[in-house]
Amino acid sequence: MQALKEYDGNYWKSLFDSRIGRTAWPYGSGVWSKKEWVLPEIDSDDIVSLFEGNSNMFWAERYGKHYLGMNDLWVKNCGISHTGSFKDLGMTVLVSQVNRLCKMDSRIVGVACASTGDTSAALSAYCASAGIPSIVFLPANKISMAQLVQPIANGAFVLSLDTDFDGCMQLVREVTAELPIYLANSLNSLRLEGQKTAAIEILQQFDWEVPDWVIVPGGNLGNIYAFYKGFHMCKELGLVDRIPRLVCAQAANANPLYLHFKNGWEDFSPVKAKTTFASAIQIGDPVSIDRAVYALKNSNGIVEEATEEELMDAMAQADSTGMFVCPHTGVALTALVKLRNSGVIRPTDRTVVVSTAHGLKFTQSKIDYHSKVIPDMACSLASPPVSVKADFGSVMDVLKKYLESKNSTQ
Ligand SMILES: Cc1ncc(COP(=O)(O)O)c(C=O)c1O
Ligand SMILES: N[C@@H](CCOP(=O)(O)O)C(=O)O
Repeated sequence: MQALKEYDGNYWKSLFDSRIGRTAWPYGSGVWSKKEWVLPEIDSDDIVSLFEGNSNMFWAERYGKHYLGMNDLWVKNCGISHTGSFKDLGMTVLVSQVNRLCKMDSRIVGVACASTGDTSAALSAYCASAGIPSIVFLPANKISMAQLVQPIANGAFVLSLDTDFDGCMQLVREVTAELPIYLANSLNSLRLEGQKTAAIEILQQFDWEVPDWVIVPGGNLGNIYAFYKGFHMCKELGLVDRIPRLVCAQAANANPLYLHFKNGWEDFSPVKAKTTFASAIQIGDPVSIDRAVYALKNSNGIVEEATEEELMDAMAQADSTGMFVCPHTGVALTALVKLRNSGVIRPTDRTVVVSTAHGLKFTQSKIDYHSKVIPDMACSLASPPVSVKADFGSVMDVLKKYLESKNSTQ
């Protein structure tokens, strides 16, 4: 920070702004366009980048107005990325550093992570791109098919383990302590250095105006800290004069941070995470708990939770206004709905919901919802396809009925 402070806020803003939309290596990446703040000493030739970052900020106009009476609601689409989640932002930094170490003749024989699906997808893609072996520890039958096929296709060594994510995390920590395998989970701060650029990008996309709220779904809890760090650096280095209030949103079935918050931050206890449609945050013993608490305390932050029905309905509502979000974004949207209903978030507050993965990775949850096959869930926004005989009369009949029902609800 001392070295960065030699330049003022306006210098950094102009430098970062001048790199948007450029192809000059490696600055076309949203992460590496902030190289001086991320990993300044790395040689650009050692960087392994898939042009991550620079994800769009979607003005959720219809969703905001229709469901929440809000006009200044935004969704930061971090899932529109090479491997379909925000994990690319951190993985480019970690794998670049490993690449550099390998060239320096380090003893590293591979890179490993435990994963609920997205970290493993990012790790295997970046490693495959650099020719570095990757090993992924996955909880058997607890991640989506789309996520599972990513490391398989990218040639990672895939271990499917009869445990949950927390069990995989424990094992990978033990194994990497014994073997010269580099640990790629977010307890490695290189990951957070990349992930924090999403916060800087949000400010940049608002022409360096600070939003009132940023809502982030949390599991292993590296990302909520990364957002805090990005915002905090911008304030410390004079790019902005305040930081947004942060909200961390958890699934009620995997809510150790929420319970800790409700308990006045007294005595943290891990939980046994139960099955949730937001499977990438099915985590009971988050490795970055201390960092997350620090981030929330220093941003006047809040923790909220979402039941399965709430998160699935929120996802369906968002989709019905043109988005195609993942269930984790449904968790974050539920937090927004609750905080709006209780008046904590006001109708005019500029609010950003962080969408962490692409909805296409979680299509089975949408299929189950729209087929109304989820036990004990009304699936009230289900919109299943209508089977109809392929003749003119039958098609006209169903269409007339559909148009009449539309008229009566308008
Ligand atoms: C799609 C998605 N959303 C949210 C999260 C939560 O991020 P973090 O583990 O950094 O809290 C994860 C991973 O845990 C994820 O894969
Ligand atoms: N959701 C994550 C869980 C582990 O994440 P990490 O960021 O702590 O490495 C995943 O996709 O695996």
